[in-house]
Amino acid sequence: MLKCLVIINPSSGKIRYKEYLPELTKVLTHKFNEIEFVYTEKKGDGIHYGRTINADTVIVVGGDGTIREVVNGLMQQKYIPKLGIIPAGTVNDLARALNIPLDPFKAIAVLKKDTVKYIDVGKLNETYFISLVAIGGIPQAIHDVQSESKTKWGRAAYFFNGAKYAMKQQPFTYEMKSDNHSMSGESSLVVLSLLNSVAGMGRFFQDARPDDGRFRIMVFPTFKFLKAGYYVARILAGKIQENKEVAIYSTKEVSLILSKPYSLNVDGEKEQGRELHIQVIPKILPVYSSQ
Ligand SMILES: Nc1ncnc2c1ncn2[C@@H]1O[C@H](COP(=O)(O)OP(=O)(O)OP(=O)(O)O)[C@@H](O)[C@H]1O
Repeated sequence: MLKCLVIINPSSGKIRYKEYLPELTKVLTHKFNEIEFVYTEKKGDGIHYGRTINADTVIVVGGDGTIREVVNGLMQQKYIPKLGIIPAGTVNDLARALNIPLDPFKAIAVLKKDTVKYIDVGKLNETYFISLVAIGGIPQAIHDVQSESKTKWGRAAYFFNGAKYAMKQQPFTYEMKSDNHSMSGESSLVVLSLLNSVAGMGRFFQDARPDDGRFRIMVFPTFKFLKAGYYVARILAGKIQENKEVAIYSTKEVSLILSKPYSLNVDGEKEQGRELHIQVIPKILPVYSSQ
């Protein structure tokens, strides 16, 4: 008997789940004998549902933060159920990287096809992530732009928010060792990503694939004032890879030690850390995908 659990985060960014729940139920009824719907009420509920799930498939209606919680639970299971994604967050980097449409009705249609891809999961110390670890908050700041400002100012709104944040931020000192590289110095921003899409910018790491067994690292030099604006503009134009002073490489495992605890962005959630050990667990998570 095939069972499916649907986990809905009713607080996720663009949630309009009531509009498309009937369509989701209809599609799932064709595939599963039993469907259960649960709603997260607070931080950590996704981990609990992922850890205790007893079903063949789990569908997450939410953003990257909710998916990350559910995956942290699923990774504690012996047998990992298939994951379906109905993107309802503000960023949705995993959905973008898997070419899952951001329109919920189109994302529901992806589930009909039964195309499942095994993708990589990242491990940061003792927890898992599905997309991104950034040290320094520019990717978050760019994405935190209010929707009214976006409508009024277009891309300039992203530019000003990113640059404003970058100007205020203090640089940090790091020591980094990976399987193929060692580096140390001062930086204002380090971005590690499993995916091509970072903070909703699909062209950030153009060659990254969700199942290539590696993550990309981008290490910026220190920057302040006008230089901060310059880097944000290059990121938004999708041209940052051409900058020689920005180091970019790919690896399977890296250790990073910061001189003091610093603000991190892990799959869109704010955290803090000083000693970071990050590795890729290749092709471990079965996900409904459109290719
Ligand atoms: N009912 C709830 N109320 C408030 N927060 C919740 C609730 N349920 C879950 N959460 C928390 O909300 C966090 C963010 O959710 P999610 O990532 O889905 O939305 P988002 O931040 O809008 O999207 P994205 O990560 O794509 O930007 C999750 O990490 C989870 O801990």
